[in-house]
Amino acid sequence: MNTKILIVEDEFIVANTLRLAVEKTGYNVTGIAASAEEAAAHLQNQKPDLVLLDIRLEGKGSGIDLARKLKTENIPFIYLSANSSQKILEEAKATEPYGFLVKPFRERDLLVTLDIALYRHRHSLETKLRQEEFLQKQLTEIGIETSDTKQQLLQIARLLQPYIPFDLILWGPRPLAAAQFNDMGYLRIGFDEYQFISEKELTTITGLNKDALASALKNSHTDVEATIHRDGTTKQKLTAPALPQLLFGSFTLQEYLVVPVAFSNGTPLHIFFYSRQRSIYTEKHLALLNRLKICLTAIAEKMIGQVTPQMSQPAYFNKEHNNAVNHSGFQGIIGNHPLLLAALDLTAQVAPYNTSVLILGESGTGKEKVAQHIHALSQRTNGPFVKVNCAAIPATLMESDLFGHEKGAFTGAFEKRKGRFEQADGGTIFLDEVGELPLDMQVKLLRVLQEKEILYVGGDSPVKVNVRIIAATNRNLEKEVAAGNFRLDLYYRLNVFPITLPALRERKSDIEALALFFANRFCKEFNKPFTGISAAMMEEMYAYNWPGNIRELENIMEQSVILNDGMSKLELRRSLTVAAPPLSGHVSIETLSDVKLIQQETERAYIISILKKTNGRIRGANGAAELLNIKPTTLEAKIAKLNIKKQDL
Ligand SMILES: Nc1ncnc2c1ncn2[C@@H]1O[C@H](COP(=O)(O)OP(=O)(O)OP(=O)(O)O)[C@@H](O)[C@H]1O
Repeated sequence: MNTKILIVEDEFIVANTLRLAVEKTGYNVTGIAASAEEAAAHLQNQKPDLVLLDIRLEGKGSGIDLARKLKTENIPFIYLSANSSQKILEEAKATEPYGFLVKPFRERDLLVTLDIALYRHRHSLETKLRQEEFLQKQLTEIGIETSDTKQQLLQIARLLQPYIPFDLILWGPRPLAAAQFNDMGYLRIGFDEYQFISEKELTTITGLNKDALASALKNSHTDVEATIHRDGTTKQKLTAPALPQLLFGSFTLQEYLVVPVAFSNGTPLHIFFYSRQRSIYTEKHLALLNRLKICLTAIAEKMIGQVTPQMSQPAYFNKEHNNAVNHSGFQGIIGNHPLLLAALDLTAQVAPYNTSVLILGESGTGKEKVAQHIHALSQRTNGPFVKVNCAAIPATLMESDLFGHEKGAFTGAFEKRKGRFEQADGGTIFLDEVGELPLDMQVKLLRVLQEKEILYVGGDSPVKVNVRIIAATNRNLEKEVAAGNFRLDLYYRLNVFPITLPALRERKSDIEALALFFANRFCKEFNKPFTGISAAMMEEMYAYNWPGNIRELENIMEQSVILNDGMSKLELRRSLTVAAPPLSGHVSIETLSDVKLIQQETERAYIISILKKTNGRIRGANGAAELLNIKPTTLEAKIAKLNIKKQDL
């Protein structure tokens, strides 16, 4: 192993003990620096693979100052410090270290932390590199399937979105010809939904006539290099480039990033990425666009060659328009709040790789749905998707359930059985509620992650498995690690690519779309006409805090549809803001199951009241099914599920 380690520590004895411990394991200590200046000089001569970094140092700079430099140079580092006050921890955290060990620590802890840090760094670099290669490959393939410029631009927009998030993307020649607006592009209106934008759409959206637009264009300036523009706050001020200002106002945008691409015939084309979020664009995006410049230029030249050699001719942008392009690659994920879209962008980014993904979020936020989404977008899509609810399997059965067992391995093991990992071979395993795994199973899972093989209960030869792991939890795993309930090494292996799903209360703008989606679905399922949702119900739903997130919303919509007469708009059957009193008098509302229980009790009481009216008659004219406007078979199923007996009537 020729991994180079730099030790930055001002106490010589500590530094030397560290050197011995690290070298014993086979790492190569290339230097010991007592101050930030000494360390900086060392970095100029030799780039280490990792730095062990004390916080308090000799001389002017602290370890945290040096860490900022290491971060920009992409060198991983681990803090070793006797000071773990909240303030220091906060400052240290902001520099994104690969570990923090509080002195005094055990030699073993140091070596484990080092091993994990190097693994994570290597892994994230490799992933980044592979992602970029893949992006370039996909970009160069544009034009193979379609020669339609609009479609090609849409493909480019989709490919770039996960890497350079935007709400509006425009392509156009610069400098602007005052009388013509030749830009065209797409406005993002959903996860995979884009609306085509050209002069016609822009004048409709902004309400400007062509002349007003032309004078706005006249004021616009041209960038000569990739640049980030913010609305007057930092870096380059917007020196009245009228077109961006117009767009900022019309689409509530906050900043934009522009990259000029020059063609071999000298025609300059600019690509603009506009965002509604502030401070979203960074040097990282500029660097990526600069690396992609050659590839983007080649594609743009190819596209122009297909349509018209004259870039300035409006015909380039004026092929037939069909406005809203809705190409939903994955059905069923509803919502377009920026927090949801940001999470979905990450799924699209990580899907093609075998990288483990950790999905974080409260209960009912859609973690399983997102796991299925990643599987569907991956190359494993034709393989199995196996879900394991780690909280639901009894501890005694867990090992055989996950890894399989040999015949006779334990009482009742009458024959050899494959476990879930082997069932998922060639596909994805979704470990839901991974925070609930007992510690002994965590060790075994770690082994699968490291060795990519499983051992049957009662078996002695390991079996290779090719499985992608997606884990999810609604627990704070860092806290679980601190409390000793979750292994640090497993946490790091699972946490290679975390995706956090927002709670429903953080994306209230999605409530209406979700409510309509579920209402339509249940109306179809129960064969009832859908006549809309009452304004009062929508209002209450917007005001509510949604502890149970989307699952709770789904339940509420189901209940409203069942209890609806099929003629009036859907109404809430209980107050959401004030929790309904428990009907049976023994339920206090603390958890999602309590909410569900109350919903069931309301539904049960309502159905009983209708059945009482019909003297228990379900079918026929004026029977309970007709009054509830659901199929008799559905009502019968409900009666059985809600345990409604004759004596209740
Ligand atoms: N964006 C969405 N659009 C439509 N339906 C959704 C969306 N997100 C979640 N759902 C639905 O909401 C319900 C809860 O989602 P899911 O089971 O994926 O949540 P979860 O976070 O895995 O919950 P838990 O942690 O309790 O297991 C499911 O019926 C799912 O289909």
